[in-house]
Amino acid sequence: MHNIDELNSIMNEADCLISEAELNDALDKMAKQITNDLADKLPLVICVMNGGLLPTGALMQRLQFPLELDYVHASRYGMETTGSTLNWTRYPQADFKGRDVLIVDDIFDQGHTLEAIIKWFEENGAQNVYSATVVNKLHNRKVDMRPDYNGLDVEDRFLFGYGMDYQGYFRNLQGIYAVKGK
Ligand SMILES: O=P(O)(O)OC[C@H]1O[C@H](OP(=O)(O)OP(=O)(O)O)[C@H](O)[C@@H]1O
Ligand SMILES: Nc1nc2[nH]cnc2c(=O)[nH]1
Repeated sequence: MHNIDELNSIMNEADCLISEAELNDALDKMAKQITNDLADKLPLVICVMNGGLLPTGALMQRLQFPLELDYVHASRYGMETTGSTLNWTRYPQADFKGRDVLIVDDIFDQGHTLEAIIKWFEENGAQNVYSATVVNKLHNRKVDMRPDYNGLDVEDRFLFGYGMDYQGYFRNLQGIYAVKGK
């Protein structure tokens, strides 16, 4: 159980790196690019829980063409995990074989999570796998691939808000924040 005063002080002292207005602009631009590429493809959109929940909702409401929605839950076991070792707690239920799939997540950090999820869909029969993230963290500890669509670059700090959590909290915030000093 967390202490509400501690959580509130984390939020009050945090630096807001990306405002709601900046997020909305970036999402508008991503949605235009995705519409150009996928509007006639009947894609399956995959939300990567939990962090992908807000970004997927925000993107979906900007995509005015026929699409289907499903979700997966796959996380890295721990920070020492390398490569594509993911702990899957929910596989997709929709039929994605031979289809165009768009994976949506909140952040492209080192990229192991997204890379492994894309590989899984490709190996299991998706025709084309696209990926979209709201933010890309700037550092050089990344896998080789990059998301097809990314909203904004952000500095290399511990972030929360807009899908990302601080100790399980604050995924709901309409901006992206960095913990003070981290
Ligand atoms: O690019 P990477 O270095 O692989 O990190 C990015 C992943 O980390 C977070 O998920 P996490 O596994 O913490 O689970 P969550 O979505 O439930 O927060 C985030 O939502 C991405 O999926
Ligand atoms: N909450 C949170 N989750 C992450 N997953 C990968 N990078 C981050 C980050 O900066 N914040």
